[in-house]
Amino acid sequence: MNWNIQPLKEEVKKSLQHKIDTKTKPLGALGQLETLALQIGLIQQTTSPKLTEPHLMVFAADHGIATSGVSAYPQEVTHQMVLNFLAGGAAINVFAAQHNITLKVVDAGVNHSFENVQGLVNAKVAFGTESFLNGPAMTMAQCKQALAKGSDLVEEIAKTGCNVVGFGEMGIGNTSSASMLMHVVTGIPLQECIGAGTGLNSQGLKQKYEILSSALSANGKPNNAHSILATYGGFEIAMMCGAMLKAAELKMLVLVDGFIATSAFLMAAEFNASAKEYAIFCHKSDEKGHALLLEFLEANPLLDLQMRLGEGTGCTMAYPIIQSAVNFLNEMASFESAGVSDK
Ligand SMILES: Cc1cc2ncn([C@H]3O[C@H](COP(=O)(O)O)[C@@H](O)[C@H]3O)c2cc1C
Ligand SMILES: O=C(O)c1cccnc1
Repeated sequence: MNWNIQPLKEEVKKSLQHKIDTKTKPLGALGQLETLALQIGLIQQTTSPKLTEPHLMVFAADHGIATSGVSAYPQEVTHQMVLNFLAGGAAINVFAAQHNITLKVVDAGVNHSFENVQGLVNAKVAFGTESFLNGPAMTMAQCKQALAKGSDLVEEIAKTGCNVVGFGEMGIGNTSSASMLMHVVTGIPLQECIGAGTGLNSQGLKQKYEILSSALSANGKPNNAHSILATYGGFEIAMMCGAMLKAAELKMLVLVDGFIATSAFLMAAEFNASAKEYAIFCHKSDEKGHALLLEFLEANPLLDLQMRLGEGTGCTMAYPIIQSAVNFLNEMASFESAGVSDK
């Protein structure tokens, strides 16, 4: 698949910067809100951007590696949490509802038959990936299917008038996939890429490192993005990656959540580096590895609330900040309109 992502045009940059600089505040005093306002204006090619029909997509899938003792929780939690999302009881439900963000829950490859459960988007590639302990997690065909499906789902959401979309995930074992993707792409030592996930103790963390090291010895480091994603990824990560690429292609704001969503974004940036210009990194997760991954991407996350949940919760916490960036640009007086003396 090819993603036709336009690098941001600089045409409105001067007038946007002028509009930001002539608001009634000391030059630069709104800090990161100013950077955001500029980015959003450039994405939408206007000095009066708008956020419309915000969505949050939660991609859920299971991982073969989850049965090898890399998570503090058992695999069935993935499908149980999917049912919890649909019943409105998870953290992401509370926060998405609080900020009027439409939630879409996608079965990308959960190891469970949901039998026409209402409200679930069925995009199942398979009943979980294979374990990547001795061979790739998925076939190349499955990887491409997941990427394409993610892309299609975003295209559908765009038809509702949505121009801002957050990405979250659910999948027991997926911090392991994310760590492997991070290590293989960035070259940062594996140890630095692995964290406690759902809450492993030091013994569990040591075991996770040993298991992931042996997977690395077995499979090595594939040399292109498709093979890396197929070898160590998950269906939710691959589908999210395709969705992020399509969202950037459609000039939507791409809200990136925590460690796992950032690993999906890392792969998206490998496929097309221009995706980065459409991304807003919502928070720094407490999962070890996320800080270094953000640094690798030269990303400046909006929040650090010591959260380590995933589901897209970081996106929902950052959303009001993104709204504030748009609102100051549209609603604040300028020195001239307010009759305030400029320096
Ligand atoms: C009840 C529960 C709800 C969650 N919501 C997100 N995650 C998070 O934890 C998982 C990753 O951690 P690991 O790699 O250690 O399994 C993912 O499902 C992620 O979204 C949850 C985990 C649990 C247990
Ligand atoms: O940052 C995340 O996305 C994360 C961290 C730990 C567990 N689940 C998700």
